[in-house]
Amino acid sequence: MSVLDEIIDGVRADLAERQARVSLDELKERAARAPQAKDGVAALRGEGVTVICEVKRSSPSKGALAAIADPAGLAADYEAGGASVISVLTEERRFGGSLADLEAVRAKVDIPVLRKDFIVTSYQLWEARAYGADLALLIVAALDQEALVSLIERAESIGLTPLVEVHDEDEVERAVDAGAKIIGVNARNLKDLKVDRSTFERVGPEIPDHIVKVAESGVRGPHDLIAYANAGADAVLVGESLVTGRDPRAAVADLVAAGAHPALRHGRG
Ligand SMILES: O=P(O)(O)OC[C@@H](O)[C@@H](O)c1c[nH]c2ccccc12
Repeated sequence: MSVLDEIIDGVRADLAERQARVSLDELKERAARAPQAKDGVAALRGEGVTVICEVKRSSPSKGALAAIADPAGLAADYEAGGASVISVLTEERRFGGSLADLEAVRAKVDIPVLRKDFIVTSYQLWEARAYGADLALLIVAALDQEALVSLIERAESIGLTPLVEVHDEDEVERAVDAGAKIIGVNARNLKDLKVDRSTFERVGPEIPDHIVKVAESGVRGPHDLIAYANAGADAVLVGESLVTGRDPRAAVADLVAAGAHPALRHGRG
């Protein structure tokens, strides 16, 4: 069994507990009271290369990264540093996240918020909206094509923008066929957790230009952002280097400054 399969087994067990506790109707009522979803595509198509900053306590590959007692405070630092979107991991077992983190971050920042989890049912999309997310991650490797298509449609019908994650060329084709408007290329293979920063160079060019291209994982600082930008990334998604650094706000500002450099603009600006 791959790491991804193991994670999803845990996610399904936790999901079954929440479903037993909270009915879909309750979630829908809560979603109806949530602030209107913000435009994730517009946020990521901002000036230069935009930056998605992640609230991430731990990971299956590295274990504990940072305690993050105040996720909303961290998100506010990211926003002050110039982040375009905040990603909040809500998976509990391996990443130490929660829907409470999502809710706290939503209440604190004005920029769009992404629910980062292993979404396998529309119930989780309603949760995302109910807790204030504007975007939701959908991982192609975790879904068959029928499920991918229907989750993208459902996400959009309830106001969420899907960020569709791929790791190879075949998955790009599936994401495009399914109607993705934002595609993230994860440099980490979720089946064995290995990071290969050249993944984006190989896979990114397969993504049509009308789709927002996000390079995910492995960004240690401005030099990695510049490499991804030169390979055609419109945005980067950064977690570990921000949560383990001493000054997240300054680290984000350095990334944003690198991403705004005029030499990097590739047609969009
Ligand atoms: O911590 P990093 O290497 O900066 O990576 C962030 C993000 O890309 C990574 O957390 C991630 C990408 N896709 C995921 C899917 C599920 C969980 C986590 C992820």
